[in-house]
Amino acid sequence: MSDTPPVALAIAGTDSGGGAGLTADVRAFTACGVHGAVAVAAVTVQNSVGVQDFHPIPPEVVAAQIRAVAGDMGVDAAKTGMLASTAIITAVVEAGDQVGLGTRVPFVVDPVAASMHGHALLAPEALEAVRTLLIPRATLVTPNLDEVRLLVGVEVVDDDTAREAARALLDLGAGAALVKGGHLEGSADVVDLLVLADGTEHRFTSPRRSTEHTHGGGDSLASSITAGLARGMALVEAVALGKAYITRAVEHAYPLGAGHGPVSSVWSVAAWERS
Ligand SMILES: Nc1ncnc2c1ncn2[C@@H]1O[C@H](COP(=O)(O)OP(=O)(O)O)[C@@H](O)[C@H]1O
Ligand SMILES: Cc1ncc(COP(=O)(O)O)c(N)n1
Repeated sequence: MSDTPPVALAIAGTDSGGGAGLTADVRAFTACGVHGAVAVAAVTVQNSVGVQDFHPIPPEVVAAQIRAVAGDMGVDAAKTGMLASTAIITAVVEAGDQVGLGTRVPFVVDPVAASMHGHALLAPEALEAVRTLLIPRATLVTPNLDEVRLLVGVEVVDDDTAREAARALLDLGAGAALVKGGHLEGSADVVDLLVLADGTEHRFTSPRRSTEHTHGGGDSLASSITAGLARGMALVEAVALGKAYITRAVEHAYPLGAGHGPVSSVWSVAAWERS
């Protein structure tokens, strides 16, 4: 018998191709040393080429999964990904409030709006629920540049505009904002800018890899940060763990299918921690 690891909960959609969504979340949780629990919010019909269809889970079933996990094993940190609709976001927030997500339990909100192929994973009218219900409860919000544009209307092109976007997200009530620079093509380095509520900034930089295989990258980053928080790390330390995880996961990404292959979790964070 081994010691029981901390528990991290992912509230998100499935990806039948195994690249993004809950499959990426649970792989990141495992690689980062926590037990992964899941509340399925939607089932997508998806492969490396795109999202062909999706089916939202009834909101009360999403909420029941959150309560079932929290009421039995407890949750040390949680993250959201694809939530599909206003009704599901409302149910997640209600159940989340009951079990302390964002108050007692660190809560990472990855405001997934579309897949990397450009297929919608969130109803456009649900953006308002992301702004007014989810983000104010978030310990950390982790948008990519498209999501930044949709949520706060800022076109990020450099550090100054990334800072402006982060501040707008803090104004919506987030505890901290990580503006991810993966989509800023043409830059030699990929910079993710973390801004805390007190205005403190941290830049997380890695060399930009020339690869099309970054499917599941955002999910993997948010989940590895969540794992760090579940392990009791401070936010900046957890984001550093997440950046280390995603940097290696992009390095080891592999082609799969005719489209975009997934970032890889087939390397060990434990080895990195020892090095
Ligand atoms: N080409 C790349 N090389 C190295 N890291 C990358 C690359 N593309 C994305 N990343 C990293 O992957 C994470 C996800 O970034 P991003 O692509 O911006 O978000 P999303 O996957 O949500 O669209 C970030 O930490 C980013 O720095
Ligand atoms: C179920 C689900 N959740 C999230 C994403 C976003 O990931 P990506 O931007 O890599 O397509 C996705 N494609 N599918």
